[in-house]
Amino acid sequence: MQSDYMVTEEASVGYQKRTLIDHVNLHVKKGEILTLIGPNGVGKSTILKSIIRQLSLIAGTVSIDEKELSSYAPKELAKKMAIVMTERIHPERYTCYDVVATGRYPYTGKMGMLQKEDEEKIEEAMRQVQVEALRDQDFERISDGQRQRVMLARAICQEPEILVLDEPTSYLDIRYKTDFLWLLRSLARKRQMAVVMSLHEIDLAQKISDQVVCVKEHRVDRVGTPEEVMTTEYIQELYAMQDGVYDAAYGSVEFPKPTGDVHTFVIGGGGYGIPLYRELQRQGIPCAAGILPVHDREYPVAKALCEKVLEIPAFTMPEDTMLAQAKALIDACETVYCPCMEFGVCNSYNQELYFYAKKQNKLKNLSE
Ligand SMILES: Nc1ncnc2c1ncn2[C@@H]1O[C@H](COP(=O)(O)OP(=O)(O)OP(=O)(O)O)[C@@H](O)[C@H]1O
Repeated sequence: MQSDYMVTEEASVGYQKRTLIDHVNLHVKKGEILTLIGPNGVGKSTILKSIIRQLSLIAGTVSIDEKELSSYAPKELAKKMAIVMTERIHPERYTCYDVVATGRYPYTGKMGMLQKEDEEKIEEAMRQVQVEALRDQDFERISDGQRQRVMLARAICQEPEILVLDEPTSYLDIRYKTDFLWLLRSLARKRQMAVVMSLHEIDLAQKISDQVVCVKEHRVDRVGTPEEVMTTEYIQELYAMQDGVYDAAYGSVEFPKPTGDVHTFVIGGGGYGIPLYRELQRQGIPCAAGILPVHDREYPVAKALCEKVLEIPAFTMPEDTMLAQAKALIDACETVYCPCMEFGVCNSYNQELYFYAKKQNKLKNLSE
């Protein structure tokens, strides 16, 4: 079995000798992505700063490749570890190419001369992060997102065995966020690079990480695979979410459901109801939905946004009592929507509800 590449053992981290988080025990193998998540201000950056030696450990150790971090010479460590932190660097009159080229510092001689091989690696890194077009631009005069990508190119051409990044996607648009994280995933897989980072985008953390470390109230609360730790209940508790609902299956967030007396019924199913639930929610209209089998793809959204959901077990048909309950709700409602107009054997019960509502002249389109 592959041994751990980076290990923190009983590390205590903090500022001015005051411990912020102790008992930090992390283990990362080559080729793995470990992601720190947790609310603002709990200490994710502090842990990362301690791993990269920017902060001294108050207690415990950090080792890389079975050697304690403190025993590495700077250039030796730079061949092992590259960092992309949130602090701005302000190189005077550096082009983006110059900034990326500083990533080759551990490999150049005393004069810092770049060889052909260095230049090729710089070009390749810029190409991978799609910043070739910025090559001659002043690093001080590019956007925050562009700067983040240039800093990643710099880290990549350093050819590290471990990459440490603090909120590397915070300024990136959705395309660059996904490109960037997917690039990290392929660097981990193809180059067997270990990646340790913090992310605020928990939906992406869930999909990209091998291990997730949950930092809560100044302690490491849970460590495990995303499937082990990122349950709906736990994420809501970790972030003390009050005005939103996290869905672990999709990694999505819904805003609070409207509450109050229900006068609107949605005959749902097949995902067709999702835009309708969201529109009703934006308008502040509480609604009931049904009849939904729990495996229907719109079920989690309906549960998050509807005041009441008439549900049945997966792959079953409703019993007569459930149908009667749905009809009673339709009787009590003023408006019924039926966004799914595809009926078959499996949702014939909803077709029955559709005709029931139609007979009462309650069916409407949202635009009405
Ligand atoms: N230089 C410093 N000296 C003293 N305390 C600091 C220093 N930098 C940060 N802190 C404090 O340490 C705590 C943890 O900060 P840290 O930046 O590690 O949190 P974080 O989890 O990364 O937060 P965020 O998600 O908002 O980036 C905070 O209470 C912060 O105020």
